[in-house]
Amino acid sequence: LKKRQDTSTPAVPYQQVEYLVNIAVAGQKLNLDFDTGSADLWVFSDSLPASSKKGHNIYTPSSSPSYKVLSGHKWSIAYADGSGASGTVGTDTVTIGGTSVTNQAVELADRISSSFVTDGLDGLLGLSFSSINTVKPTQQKTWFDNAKASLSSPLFAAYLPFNANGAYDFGYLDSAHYSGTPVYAPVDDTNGFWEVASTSYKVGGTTHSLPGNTGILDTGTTLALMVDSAVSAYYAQVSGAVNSRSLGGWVFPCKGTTLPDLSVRLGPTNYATIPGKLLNFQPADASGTQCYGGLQSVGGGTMNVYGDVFFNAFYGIFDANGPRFGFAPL
Ligand SMILES: O=C(CCCl)NNC1=[NH+]CCN1
Repeated sequence: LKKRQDTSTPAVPYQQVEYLVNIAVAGQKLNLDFDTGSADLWVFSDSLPASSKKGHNIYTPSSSPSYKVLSGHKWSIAYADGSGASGTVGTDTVTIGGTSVTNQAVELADRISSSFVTDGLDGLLGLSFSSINTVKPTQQKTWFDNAKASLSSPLFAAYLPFNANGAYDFGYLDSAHYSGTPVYAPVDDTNGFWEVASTSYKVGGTTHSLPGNTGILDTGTTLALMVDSAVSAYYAQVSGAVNSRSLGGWVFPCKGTTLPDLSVRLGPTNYATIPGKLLNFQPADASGTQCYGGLQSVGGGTMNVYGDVFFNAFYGIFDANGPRFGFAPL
């Protein structure tokens, strides 16, 4: 984080597992999942069942002198992967890497879906546009929206290397986190996402057109999710690949498979090439015979979702000036 007074502080320490980031809500350290695909900052609350709270850091407003209830306010969020949470709202001071936002809306979950109980985080920190924040009756702003005026530059960047510690850089670009020169694509924030045009892709030396398609840059989604035509064209290049209903998506033989690279167009000009080796997500079954692809179907529509698999290959720059999205190889 670099603030206007240029008191440069280290990037926010970033644990690879589940892409957790240590932040403080009123001095209470929490591991939140930084999610550029949503706009709610929510934490586990004391009202959750004991079984749900087990193994998590629980934010306790009662021990925070700066906490204020936002009376009569509620929130409820449903993510594209079917998970969800809901609860009440307050405000408190939220510090990330050295920048504090006072009166930040902190949403207290009194209900969470099962996947949040098991994936080791204490909540989510939304980094998409505040226009899709779910708090009612008064919509609230994201931490970044509140903080950006006090940052050296109104931007943040995601550094998420595969199987290594990552980082979020707020207010500046860390040259140690990327190579070459970043290229930029204009962002259309109409839907509240960091959304760019994504009208073609390349696989196996062939360029395929995706008329009217877009892509969102979403650190809250693990895989790369594309429209069916693209996913089929990709796995047509992989011998033995099948779309398995029982295994929940496209799988291929773990042994002897060399996955092709996937180049996706971001904006009017540039392609981002995800190396094939980053597109093998994990073994799909206990025997380890079949492997589950890092590219899967988005299900329908024309909005592709470029998740963590993308960020394993590229430093992602989310610049409110524009707004625009920049990327450079790691
Ligand atoms: O919900 C989405 C997809 C938006 Cl199209 N991303 N963010 C997220 N957070 C938890 C699961 N997924």
